[in-house]
Amino acid sequence: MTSAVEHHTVVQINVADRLAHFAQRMPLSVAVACPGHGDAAGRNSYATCTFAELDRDATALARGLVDLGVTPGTRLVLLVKPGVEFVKLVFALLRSGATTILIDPGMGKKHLVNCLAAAEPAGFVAISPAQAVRTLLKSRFPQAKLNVTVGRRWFWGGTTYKQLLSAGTNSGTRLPTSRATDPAAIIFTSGSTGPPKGVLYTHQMFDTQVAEIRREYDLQPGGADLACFALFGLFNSAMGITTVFPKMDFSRPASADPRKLLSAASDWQVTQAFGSPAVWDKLSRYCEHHGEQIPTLRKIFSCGAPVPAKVLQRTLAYVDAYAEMHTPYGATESLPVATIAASEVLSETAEQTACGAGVCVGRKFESIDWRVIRISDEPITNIADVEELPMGEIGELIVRGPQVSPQYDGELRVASCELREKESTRVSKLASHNSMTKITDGISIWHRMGDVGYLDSQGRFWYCGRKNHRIETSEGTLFSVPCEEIFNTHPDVARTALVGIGPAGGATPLLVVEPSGTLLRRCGKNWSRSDYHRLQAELLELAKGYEITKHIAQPIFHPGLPVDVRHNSKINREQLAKWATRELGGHKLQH
Ligand SMILES: Nc1ncnc2c1ncn2[C@@H]1O[C@H](COP(=O)(O)OP(=O)(O)OP(=O)(O)O)[C@@H](O)[C@H]1O
Repeated sequence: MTSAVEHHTVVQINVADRLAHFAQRMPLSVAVACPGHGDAAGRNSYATCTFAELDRDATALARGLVDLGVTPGTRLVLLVKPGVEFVKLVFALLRSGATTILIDPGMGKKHLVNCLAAAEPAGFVAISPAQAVRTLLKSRFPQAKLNVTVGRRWFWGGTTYKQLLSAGTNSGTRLPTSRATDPAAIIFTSGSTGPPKGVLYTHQMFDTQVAEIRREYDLQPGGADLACFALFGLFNSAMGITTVFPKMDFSRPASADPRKLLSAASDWQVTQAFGSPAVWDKLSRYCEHHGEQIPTLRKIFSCGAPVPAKVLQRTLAYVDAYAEMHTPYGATESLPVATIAASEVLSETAEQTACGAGVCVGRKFESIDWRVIRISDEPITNIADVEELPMGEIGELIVRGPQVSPQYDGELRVASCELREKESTRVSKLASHNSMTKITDGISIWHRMGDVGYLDSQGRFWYCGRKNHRIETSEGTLFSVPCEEIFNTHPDVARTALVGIGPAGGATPLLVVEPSGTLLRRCGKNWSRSDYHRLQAELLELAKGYEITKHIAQPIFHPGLPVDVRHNSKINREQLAKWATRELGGHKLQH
């Protein structure tokens, strides 16, 4: 598959060039800050680096990598904790021409190893524990010969970060140039609807992401960002913004300690912050209970899943009075796609969301083209074969633009004879993801987001959930998000998930409810308490009030809905449907 740029021009792009620009303009400003152990007086200490140092070391490390044997397209896994070295290595890898494989280590060992093995890395740039695992599972990574250990090297070979830096500093090696369409990375999706998929990132995609985010939100050099997503270290450094990594487990953002987020925010007087809805929910609750504020925050971003209006409202109450909050919408395969400000949500769209209209994720970014097409579970090869739907009708969202990935990794390697049987099955699946999600128009690629929703008269997209989460009942199709949001308005409900029990076409929609913290604390897991009977009755009453929810069966309770590792916010409805089926046993559902 080819993208538009390939047909027209050969443009040289590398997002790392943006770092070089800021290293010249603001060499001594802090580019990255990462908390250390604290000093004797109990104050926080931070490992930091300036833009000049980041730029210099990234070039040195890139030279070191090229001298080791890295050539354009060499696949290297990066498994390093967010911090100064992480950001330097991200830029070094971009400059060396390598294709960086980025994955969430929190996804579980089985998925992690399978994904990495199928990506056929030529080496690992990784912390000691990851190198140890790689060595033990050597047979899964037969080509991994270029290994760099960040930290102490034990019984495995390769070089260390320190050695690489020092060798590269003394090297005069010329670095390669990269074209817009050259691969820059393979980034895995969060795997909220199945095994994570490796998304091919070109240099153009990264560069567009930075340019579009900067332009849309008017982000200015000199600010400081509390980065609760590791990859924002890359985006910020390419915008002249200080990245402050808080002390948290980036694989479990919902477990972040609000006090640590607050102290990092205050130490660096952060002006902006990116986090998932789970982070904002937890932090704003903490501020509410303890009377804390983040007065310096002017721009807040929540991404990865719908954000409840009450979380937007609560978060805005504890920051600068003129602060803006935005909820960018997109996916690993295409980011960013659309955006909306919390002010618009709270003053207008939230009310409709509460009545079953879906969640408004706003207007498209300038560089994106989008269409809503009739839902299909079949591959669509050519754009001529899509049926575009009129405004207001729910369909699949497809998008096109320079930030859209041309393909999943794996397609070109299906025939590779070295692949073990299991891996070749996985790679074939990835190839089928390509045919299921990519549409060509002869010049460029359209990506099927896998999301359903509709466009309104103002050109805004109303998100109605994942395509795979729709429920085909004998009375028609139900979409998850519009229904769930009706029940989420109930004060005793934390969140809900609509799952289908039974075969498509005759499925019974079942509502799984996570009760609010207050109710959970009051009753524990004793679902037979009268409080729960009352809540069940009230939710059924609520269901009867709306056309889309009137056939929903008796709600059942779950103490904590399963969520994804990256955002801790996307509800795993597939897992829940299995759980609900087991839970119900042979019992008949009451309407
Ligand atoms: N602002 C938002 N509001 C609502 N939903 C969002 C928003 N941003 C992202 N999403 C949801 O997240 C999806 C993208 O998630 P991501 O790329 O992290 O992995 P995933 O698609 O969940 O993983 P997998 O494809 O492996 O299941 C979008 O398609 C959409 O469903």
